[in-house]
Amino acid sequence: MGVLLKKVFSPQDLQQFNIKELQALAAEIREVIINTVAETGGHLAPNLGVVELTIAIHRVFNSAVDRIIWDVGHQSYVHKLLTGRLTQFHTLRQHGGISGFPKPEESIHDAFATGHSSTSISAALGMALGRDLKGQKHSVVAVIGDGSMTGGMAFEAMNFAGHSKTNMIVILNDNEMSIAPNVGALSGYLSRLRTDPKYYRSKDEIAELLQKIPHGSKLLKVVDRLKDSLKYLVVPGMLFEELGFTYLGPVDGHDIKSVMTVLQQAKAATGPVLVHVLTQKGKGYLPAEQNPDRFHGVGAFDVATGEVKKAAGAPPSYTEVFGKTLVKLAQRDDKIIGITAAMPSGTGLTNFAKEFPQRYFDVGIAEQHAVTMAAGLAMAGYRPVTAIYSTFLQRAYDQVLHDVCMQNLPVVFAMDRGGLVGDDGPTHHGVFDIAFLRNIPNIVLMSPKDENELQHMLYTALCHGGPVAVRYPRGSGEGVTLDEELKCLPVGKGEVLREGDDVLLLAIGNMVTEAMKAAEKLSSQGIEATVINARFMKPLDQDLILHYARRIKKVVTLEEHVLMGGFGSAVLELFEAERLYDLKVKRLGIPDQFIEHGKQSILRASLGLNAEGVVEAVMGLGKEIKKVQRLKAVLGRKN
Ligand SMILES: Cc1ncc(C[n+]2csc(CCOP(=O)(O)OP(=O)(O)O)c2C)c(N)n1
Ligand SMILES: CC(=O)[C@@H](O)[C@H](O)COP(=O)(O)O
Ligand SMILES: [Mg+2]
Repeated sequence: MGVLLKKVFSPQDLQQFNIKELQALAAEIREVIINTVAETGGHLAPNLGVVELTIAIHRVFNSAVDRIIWDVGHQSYVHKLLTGRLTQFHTLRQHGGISGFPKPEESIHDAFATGHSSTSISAALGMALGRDLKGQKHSVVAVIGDGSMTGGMAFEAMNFAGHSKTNMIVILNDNEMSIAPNVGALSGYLSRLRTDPKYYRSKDEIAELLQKIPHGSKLLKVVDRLKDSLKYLVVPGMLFEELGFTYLGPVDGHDIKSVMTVLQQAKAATGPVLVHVLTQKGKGYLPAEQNPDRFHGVGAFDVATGEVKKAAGAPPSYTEVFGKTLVKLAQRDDKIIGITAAMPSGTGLTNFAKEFPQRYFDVGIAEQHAVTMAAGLAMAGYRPVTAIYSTFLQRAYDQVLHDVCMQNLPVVFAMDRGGLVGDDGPTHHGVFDIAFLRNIPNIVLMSPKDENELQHMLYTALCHGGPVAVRYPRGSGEGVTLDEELKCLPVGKGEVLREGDDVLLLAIGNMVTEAMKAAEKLSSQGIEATVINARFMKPLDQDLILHYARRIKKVVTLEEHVLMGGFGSAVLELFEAERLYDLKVKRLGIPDQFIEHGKQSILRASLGLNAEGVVEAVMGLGKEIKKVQRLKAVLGRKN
């Protein structure tokens, strides 16, 4: 580890370095990040792009007092290294280790927990207004990427910031990339600011220019009276200026001295300021510079080659099967549309985009817009498939309810990352979707037991004439054979995978595999279980569930989802509606708490969401029954 970084225990320690040493420090930081993420996995390219920027920020601002909010927060590794977490950095994103995102509970320098995009300006504005109300004077800074700037919330906040005129600074980290290349008209505007010389001239330069020509000073007075048009013509950040921001930049985000200079200007300014910083995503590591998309979020990799270490012979991921199936279906049906909110590769739509560019839309980080645009496309007679991670669909709840379900429009929600996602942790676990969707009329909810059933469910969703959400987990499938022919499953029907009289295991999604493993373990102990793959969280297969529940009377429900309002709740509601009061029911799922980051297998084991946990639950149920039986016997003797 570099000699300079070792001297940085807090951001104040940066004051000891001159510019040359700061540039050398940047190189040391890059080395630590590359070597650490090569082991732990993480967001490599975003962090390599903000090394100099973060150093400059911590030189100009005092993050123990000033408030710095990192949008999404996936680019906060440099910040963490400079704020006392160098010695913990090797635990990045590991269970029990430091998070890959800012966490106030981790450090006073982490002003706000982030993970979902486009929240930083709102949070910063709130903190600035709070500061003003208290009569405090510290700086408040939001660091937001060009991708995150495409999120509607960012503009809602900018709009109000310009109105409130409070002192705050927005640092726009423009690397021309979201996860994939950035999209949208804003991206085009920012590119012009980056590249078009006429946009570079500032008002002072124009004044200087005019002084050199005859009657130039008179002309300047005239022009100055028309400053709005002057502004419109020459001030680069016109869009931001019109929103009430002072625009500063663009500045080379890898030149520490220049960034420090412009940040000092921003700090001294009054009212909202936007500093436009130009960076390169992945800077300093050639494979990441050449492929910032692939190195946006990466698993463990070989530093020498940039090759990501993949478990040999791993089955295809649910994501891959989704992507391949959608292409297959779209080849037969030209009404199928693929929509992503800035996550083509993560959702598996990359091949669809290549094959059907006319029927593919990446709307930027704009899930709300994506859903209602899909509603519009459905109304126009198309079959939109919106591929949005479960956790990010939370942002579009009202659009799902109000624009899609209330009109009963045939929109398919491909909810990848349904369940515990692992290293990204609580901001990204997709464990609330059954609860927040199940209560909406007209929607069908389903979750496949394996990747083969996923392809059938996608087909079933497109056969269905109304809103459908299909929920599937992050990572590899179960390694089953994929049927050649796709079939439409009967909506609201589950399937019995094995029969046994001692206990009923009602499982949904990837928990079906665990239920089957548990049934084998139980059988070896003389306990025979019926296992039902419920397939649908809504509508439930009521007849099937009631038939077995009435006969067996001991029921365990299994879901990788919060218990509150999830699949198990739906089953309990069914039993209540049918007045089945004599059943013994145990629901397995996620308790009412946010689950930390860590490998999926570790998290599932800690929550009893595996075969061992199911066996334990059944045994516990058994004990419960024996206790009741003993109690009845005692009571029986007394009466
Ligand atoms: C609401 C929401 N949707 C999607 C994502 C997934 N996501 C994380 S980072 C990112 C791209 C961010 O691009 P940018 O803000 O430019 O940051 P960069 O990685 O380029 O530094 C996306 C789409 C998210 N975190 N939150
Ligand atoms: C920071 C962010 O929100 C995304 O990069 C997210 O980490 C992607 O998750 P996957 O790695 O599951 O695609
Ligand atoms: Mg970007």
